[in-house]
Amino acid sequence: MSARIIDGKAFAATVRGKVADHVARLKSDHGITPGLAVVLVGEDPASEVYVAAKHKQTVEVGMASFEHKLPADVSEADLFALIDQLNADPNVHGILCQFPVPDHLDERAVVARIDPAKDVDGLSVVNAGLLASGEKGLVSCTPLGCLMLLRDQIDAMSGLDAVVIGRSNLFGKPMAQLLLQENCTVTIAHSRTKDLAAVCRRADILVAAVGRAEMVKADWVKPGATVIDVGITRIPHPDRPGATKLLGDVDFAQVSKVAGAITPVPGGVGPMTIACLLANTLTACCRALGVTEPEGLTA
Ligand SMILES: Nc1nc(=O)c2c([nH]1)NC[C@@H]1CN(c3ccc(C(=O)N[C@@H](CCC(=O)O)C(=O)O)cc3)C=[N+]21
Repeated sequence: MSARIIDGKAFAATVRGKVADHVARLKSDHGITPGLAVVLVGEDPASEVYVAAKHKQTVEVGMASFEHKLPADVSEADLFALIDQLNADPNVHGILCQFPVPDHLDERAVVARIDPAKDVDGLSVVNAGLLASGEKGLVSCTPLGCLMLLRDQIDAMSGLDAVVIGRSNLFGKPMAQLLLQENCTVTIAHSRTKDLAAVCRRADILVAAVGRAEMVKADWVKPGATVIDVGITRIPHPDRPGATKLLGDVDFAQVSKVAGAITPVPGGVGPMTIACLLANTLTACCRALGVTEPEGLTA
């Protein structure tokens, strides 16, 4: 048997379409254009590519995109001054500082400086706490994207066993909270978990976010399970010199023979991350205006 391939690229396009419809309505009914500010510190080539993709898609859905590139040696004070200015700017509804930032800057302090109402990455202590308490906040984009894919794939998540491999604040913890909210029985596994393969084999929903290429093998997966691969490891292309190739945390060739459904890499979770960033910016804008927020784009 072979698994259904979950087309995250196509799903992300439908999410962006919904966002674009609501953006058009905000413009016509309220004269407001939602705005996203992206701050990039330094010149990491991978980050430049992501930030360019974010800019392009922000403009495509009709939002305003504000890019701020700062030198790698920018002081914390100067970075904070920019964030303060964006916090105060009524045309900016979402703020994202691309990670990683150079070592002399503290990511947690950067996130803490962003107004929680504009924290479209959902990384602030306030938004993490709101999610953990089951209250309305902004949810980290990648877990939100995975939730949307899972809701689309699975009619009834209630009561299913879900295993999340990875416990980061950016992904593993919020993903676990979202699955719990869907009434799954949730296990957060990580590098110290005993007999990881056996733990994973219990999962009806297996979400891999460890950052180790192709670690999840076929005998870790319950036949018929839904497998979500959050890993992105870039390696030199085996056949094409100079080119690169992306690998997930799941050994796709093996696992796709056992799973019921699986996300590919690329074309799975990755495109959903940016779509959800746009969805979060729209949500933040609607809340700032006090107008009804769109359905199906939030947790
Ligand atoms: N503050 C912050 N928030 C983030 O959300 C954030 C960040 N920093 N730093 C870097 C990571 C990485 N990330 C991705 C976004 C899109 C794809 C994506 O679209 N991937 C495509 C194509 C990838 C390609 O071909 O290069 C795919 O998987 O199909 C992947 C990864 C967001 N991140």
